[in-house]
Amino acid sequence: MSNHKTDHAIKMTWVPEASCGMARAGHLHTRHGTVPTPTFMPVGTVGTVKGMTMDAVRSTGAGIVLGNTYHLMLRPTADRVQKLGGLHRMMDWPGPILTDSGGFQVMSLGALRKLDEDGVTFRSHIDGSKHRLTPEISTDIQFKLDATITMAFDECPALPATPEVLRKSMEMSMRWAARSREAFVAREGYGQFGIVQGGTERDLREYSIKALTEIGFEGYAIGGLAVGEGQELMFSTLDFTTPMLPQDKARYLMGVGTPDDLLGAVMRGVDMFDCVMPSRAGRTARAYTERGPINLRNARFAEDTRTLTPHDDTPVAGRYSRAYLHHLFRANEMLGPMLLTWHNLAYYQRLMRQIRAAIVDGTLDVLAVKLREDWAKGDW
Ligand SMILES: CCNc1nc2cc3[nH]c(NC)nc3cc2c(=O)[nH]1
Repeated sequence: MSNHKTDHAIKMTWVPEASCGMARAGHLHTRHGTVPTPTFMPVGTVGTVKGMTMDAVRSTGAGIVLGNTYHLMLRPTADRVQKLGGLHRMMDWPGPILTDSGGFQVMSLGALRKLDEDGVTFRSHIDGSKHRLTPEISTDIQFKLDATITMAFDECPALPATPEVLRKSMEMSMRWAARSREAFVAREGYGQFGIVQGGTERDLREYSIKALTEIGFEGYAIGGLAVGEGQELMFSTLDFTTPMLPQDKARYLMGVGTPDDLLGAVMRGVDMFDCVMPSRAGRTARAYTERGPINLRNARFAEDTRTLTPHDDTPVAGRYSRAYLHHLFRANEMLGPMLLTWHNLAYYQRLMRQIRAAIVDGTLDVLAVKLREDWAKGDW
């Protein structure tokens, strides 16, 4: 069923540029700018990418950032963000912002909650106050935040789960997707993404995609993964899911992942990613490098004068030694997490640029072998 409110608006579009096997390179055109895909979205949970100014985020090459509805509705509240001119103005980020719809965080934060057909009731982890999320409330909150991309309100079932549990949850999420679409206010260059559910079951994923494409969204997220199923099962699910998705719309794999996850998922037709890993790792002394992750608190770095990467395309990469970062973390200095978050996000963006360039010149398979070899080598 098409939704009259979305027919006339000039929608957000994803335009393909090149492909290499199942991998695609393209551009996502939005009200707040155009983003090359594949793209990695830094997570800006409560209106900030922790430890980073938005200029620093921009300097890494990030094009689009993610905000969390659950956190922002609790503090500073959607009404206040709206009064402050929306997320873009409040956090001084003119580029596109994708906001999630809150359900996943309510479930994953384990907040005391009651789930029913209409939505979810939960208590705030901040002050215990009672709150409600439904497809309509979530969509309205994301409107007040002025999200460039609004996510449908869904339920992400924990894995492992029986096919019966997965089917019931997916069918409810499809009903919620229709209600989310009905509540969405179409504006030029804004978009809403449906979320495919169905766990690792091919027939359920097929049913979910059919339901969502009948409703019609500007993009499609693959939900229900990266919830403990492991990389092999995630990849095998992608192998049969992405080919069933519309070719001319962006695909967003939620909550993924390690550099190796990103490479494998791009090669299976995914265009967009978000993950807390690079920023959370930056706060816990874990550095992502071309030779795999290293823990900078380790004593072996105490006098290691090398930088973290041979690239010198960020103020961090070419300037600070491992020894200095080791010292900052041992001293619990705030500059440690700041510099390492900057480094990790820059590493993820550099990796996505490398992958994208290889798709454009048809050499992604060669790059994949090289990356995996280097990651396996370990620190040089
Ligand atoms: C937009 C909110 N809905 C929604 N978020 C998600 C976030 C995830 N994050 C991870 N691993 C870190 N898996 C996810 C699945 C979903 C999912 O199925 N749905």
